[in-house]
Order: sequence, then structure tokens, then C-alpha cells
Amino acid sequence: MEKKQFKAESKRLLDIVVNSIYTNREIFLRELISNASDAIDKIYYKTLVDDSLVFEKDNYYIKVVLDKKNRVLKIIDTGIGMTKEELDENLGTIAKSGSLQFKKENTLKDGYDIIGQFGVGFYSAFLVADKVAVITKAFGSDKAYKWESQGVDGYTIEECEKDSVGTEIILNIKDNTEDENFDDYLDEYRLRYIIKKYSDFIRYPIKMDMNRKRLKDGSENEYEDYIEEETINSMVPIWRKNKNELTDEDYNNFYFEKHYGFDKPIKHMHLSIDGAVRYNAILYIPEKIPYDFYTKEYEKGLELYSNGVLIMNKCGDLLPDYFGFVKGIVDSEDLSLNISREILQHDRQLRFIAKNIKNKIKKELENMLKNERDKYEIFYKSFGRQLKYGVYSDFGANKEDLQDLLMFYSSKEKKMVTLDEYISRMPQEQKYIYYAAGESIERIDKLPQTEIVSDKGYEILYFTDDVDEFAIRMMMKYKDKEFKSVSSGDLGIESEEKTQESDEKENKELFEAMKDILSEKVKYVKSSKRLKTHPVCLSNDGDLTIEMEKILNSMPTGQKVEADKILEINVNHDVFKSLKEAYESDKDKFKLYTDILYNQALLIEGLTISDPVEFTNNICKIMK
Ligand SMILES: Nc1ncnc2c1ncn2[C@@H]1O[C@H](COP(=O)(O)OP(=O)(O)OP(=O)(O)O)[C@@H](O)[C@H]1O
Repeated sequence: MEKKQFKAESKRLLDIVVNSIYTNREIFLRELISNASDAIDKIYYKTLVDDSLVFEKDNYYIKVVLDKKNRVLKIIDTGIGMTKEELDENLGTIAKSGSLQFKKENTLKDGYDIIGQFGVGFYSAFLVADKVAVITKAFGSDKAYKWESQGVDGYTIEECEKDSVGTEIILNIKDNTEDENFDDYLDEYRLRYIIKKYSDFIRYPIKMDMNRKRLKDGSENEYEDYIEEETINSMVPIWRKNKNELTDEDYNNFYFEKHYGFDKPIKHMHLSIDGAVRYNAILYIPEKIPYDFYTKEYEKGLELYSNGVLIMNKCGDLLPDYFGFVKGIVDSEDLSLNISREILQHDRQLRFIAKNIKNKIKKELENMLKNERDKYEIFYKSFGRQLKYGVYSDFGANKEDLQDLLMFYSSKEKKMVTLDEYISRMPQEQKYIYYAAGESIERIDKLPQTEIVSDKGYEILYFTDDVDEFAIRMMMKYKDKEFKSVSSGDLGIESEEKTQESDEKENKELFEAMKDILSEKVKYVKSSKRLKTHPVCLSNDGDLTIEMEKILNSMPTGQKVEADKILEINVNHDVFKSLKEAYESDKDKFKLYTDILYNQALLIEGLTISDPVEFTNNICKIMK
């Protein structure tokens, strides 16, 4: 028998295929099964154009057969087979794709696209096998042929016996090496896992004989081995099914099967897009935060399929970070795949799909906020923080997309409200959107700085997440209204302005004396226009608020920052009278009061006191 050489370039190419195109050996099975599926599709197309032929679906399948003892793995199909010439052309010339040619010669029906296109997939068999044989009988032919090769040194073709039309790929699995356990590819459970992983949605059944145990007839404790043929793949992907045929339960089951989460998804979306780029997708918004969501280990992304074959487990490019909680799959026939079937890095179609998906998720969330408020609040509790990160990151590039999805706790409504709801309730003269930042709702409720704003009847939004203040700084405004912290120097509340000016003049020297005592700790001391019942509070001058100072300083790598603090005194408070008397008659007492008041203001803000012992000693002094 004549041994043929692969064409010269082919030799090099074969080496490239085996050693560098595929990063993962297990994909050989995906490639061979895809070829088998293509071969059956080709028969199917023939029956479409030839009225004398009928396509009996039951006769078409792929079977994976294992012979552990002889280290042989077979992939058998009942597809179109190959003639001698086709064997020579398709398997003798690397990078020659009979499938691509078939595609060019036939107009294919939507959704039934042939997978092969590069003409290299077959050779991935050499990733796991040291010898590959192909026994095939072409449709319409009465002769069968055997192609055989041990890799780069060439191949042989000879006539052989085969009863039915179709192809058998016979792999002699390599012996184990130090780094590689090839026995994996002779393990039925491992093979079943690989088939499920990559080829679950191949249209034709992929069968395999599975060894099982069962109780012997009539026995209660004696077992016997038996073999059962199992169809391993699900075949019809749920995303190709008609939405009307599917129930919530079907979608939820798919979510569990795919291990997207242990919770029940709060929403699912089923998209069938038939535009410039065609794709199907099933997306889920989970209810609960995955345990690792806010860690570095969490990897966002959607499963990506091309024609029902898995391309990527987690395609991160399909989701913006702020929607990183979304789970699901995308299947498209229109992707430009590279030769190893990993997506091209800057794929135009992929970017198109990603943009489309982003808009769909946004719309879905908007609808949920509008029509299913309770559900949205559950969602927001889990992932609201992520949306706020989204507003903050990328220098605010996405704020327009996200601002209407934000919610904050309202001092007036005692529940979560949107910015739009806040604005719509604002009295005419109110200039700003007021907010107060703090650790918790209870704590902010008690903040002295909120008094005057609340008294004016204005609503205050409570910022309890680290990211809140940073996010709205990035937004700056919402519908032309600026945000204003209740602790900021100027509150923009006019009626108080005049009295404060006269108080300021009257007590100028006293305030300066206090500033001298406190020195660098405060920028200056002034009479407060925001306090009513409390004697003191801190406010800030400039962009960095006290809450932001706390957050930035608590970050492990952050450098220490300090907000410019102003000590505000309530001149109408009884304590102020005592302070004034002390200023006029007893300088030591004045210093004591100043220190105590300053430290009290720190405590109210949740800041630490530099010398707690001195503080308690000071309190004891005034109690004597
Ligand atoms: N099981 C099979 N039955 C019939 N023809 C086959 C079979 N396997 C491979 N072929 C033929 O051999 C050709 C080369 O296969 P190969 O897997 O190398 O490339 P491909 O499937 O065309 O492209 P890709 O590299 O994208 O998978 C196929 O195009 C097809 O014509």
C-alpha cells in the first residue's frame, strides 16, 4: 500500500495544530463531534433538495465507543461519509475544509449552520492519539475506505469493508506521560463530562454505553453489572426554543443545571435577535449576591456558543462590570471565530452583541423598577452597590446609563426612593439635593447636621454605602440639581444667613481663641446655622468630606487624607453661655470646654479621639 505524504506546508501545519493552536487537549472531542454533526447535517441538506430522499431522524446519531483495554476511543457517525477522493483532499490537506466548500455550494437554512470552516479541527485528534484511523463510506457509494496516519510522517488510504454509510474515527490513545494523564480520555465519566461541556447542544443524539450496576433479580444485596446506552447531550438548546413553550420553571431549571447560582433568579430574559448580528441569549438577574461577588476571584461573563458549540465558558467582554452579576448564555452564528474557536479579541460582532445586551439589561431593570418595585428593591439590596460603582468608575462614563436606576433611603419617606422621585417632590425654593453620609440609617438619623435641613421640610437622602458619595461626586448633578452634603460649609438655605452673620461678628474673638486652642485640628470655628438642639458639630470645607476621609483612610493601600474641618457652635445652646462666661473669666475652663466640645463633635461623626484618657479626665473635671 502506498504511503502518501502530507503536503509540505501541511507537515508544518500539523505540528502547529498539535502543539500550538489548541491550548486544551480535551477539545479534540468537541472537534470530532462537530465534524460528525456537520456530516449528518450534509445528509439533511441533501434530503431538502432531493424529493426522492427522506430524512428519518431516528437513523442519525453520533456514538462514542470506548475500549479501555486496547486504549481505543471511537467516534462513529451516520453522516454523509467521504469518498476516496474526499478523504485524500479533506484529510490529506490540512486547512482544506470540505465543510466550508459545502457551505459555499449550498444555501443553508437559518439556525442550521455547519460548524467546520478552517479545515484543521480533525487534526486535534493527534493531541490525544498517536494513531488515527478513519473508516468511511460515502452516501451513494458502495465502497468504503480506510485512512490511517500516525501524524507528521504521512497517511495511507486503502479500501475496506463497511456496511452502512457514515464515518468511524478510531483513536489510539497515547500512553500516560509524566505531565499528562491520557487515561482521562478512556474514562467514561470524564468523556461524558467533556461531551456535556462542549457539545450539549449538538442537534443529533450523542450516545455512549455506560457501565452501571443494579440489584440482581430477586436479590436484596447482590448487584450485577450491565451496560446501558445513554444519550448524553440535551440536543435542543433552551434558547432556541420558542418562548411561548417555556415556563418559568424551565428557565429556573436551566439556571440550576448550569450552576449559575443556588438562589432562584429574580428575572430572566430570553432574547432572539435577528438584526445585523443574529444571536439568541438567555440572561438571568440573580436574587442573591454570589458569595465571592465582591472579591477579586469573581469572574464576570456569559457562556458563549457558536452554533450550539461552546466557545468560551465566561466571556467577560459581553458584560460591563456594573452588570457583572448577570448570568447566562449567548449563542450566535455570526461570530468571527479564530482557528482555535476562541473568539477574536476585538470582534466587531461581539462588541455589537455586548452593547445590545447592556441595553436590554438596562431596560429590564428600568421596567422592574417601574412595574415591580418590591422585586427591584430586593435586587437593589443585592446589587445596588455595583450600580453605584458603575456610576463612579471609568470617570463617570456610564452615569447617564445608570443614574435612573439608583435608589437611596429617604429621611421623609422612610424607604428607598429614586432620584427622580426626590426631584419631583422638591419644593420650588429648594436648590439642592441634600444628602447625609454615615454608617447606618440609625446613625444618620441622629446626626446634628441634618437638623436645619429637616426643619426646612427638605428631604435628605441617606448615604450608607462607601461608594455613595464618590458616585454622586462623579454625577455632580441630577436633572440640573446639584448634590449637597448636610455637612458642607454652605447649605444654600437663605433665611439663616443674616442671624449667622451677626453671631459671627459678635463672637469673632471667642471663635479665634478656640481655633488657637485647637490649632491645626480645625480650619476655623464658626457659629452654626444648621444646629438646633445640639451644641456642636463638624462640617467640612472643600471637596473632601469627613465621610470620604473615613473611607479613604480605611483602605489598606490608601494614603492618609484629611478633610478640612470646621467646628460649628450652636450659639443658642445653653452650653454656649457657659463657654462664653468661661472665656471672659476663666481661661483654663475655656480651654477645657473647647477640648470637650471638639471631641464630642468627633464622636458624633464616628471619628476617633486622639487621646480618650484625656477626654474622660476632662469630663470628670467638670463633674466635680
Ligand atoms: N466525520 C466526518 N464525516 C464526513 N466528513 C468529515 C468528517 N470529519 C471530517 N470530514 C471532512 O474533513 C474536512 C476537514 O475536517 P476538519 O475538522 O479538519 O475541518 P473543518 O471541520 O472543515 O473545519 P474546522 O477546522 O473549523 O473544524 C471537513 O471539512 C469535512 O469535509
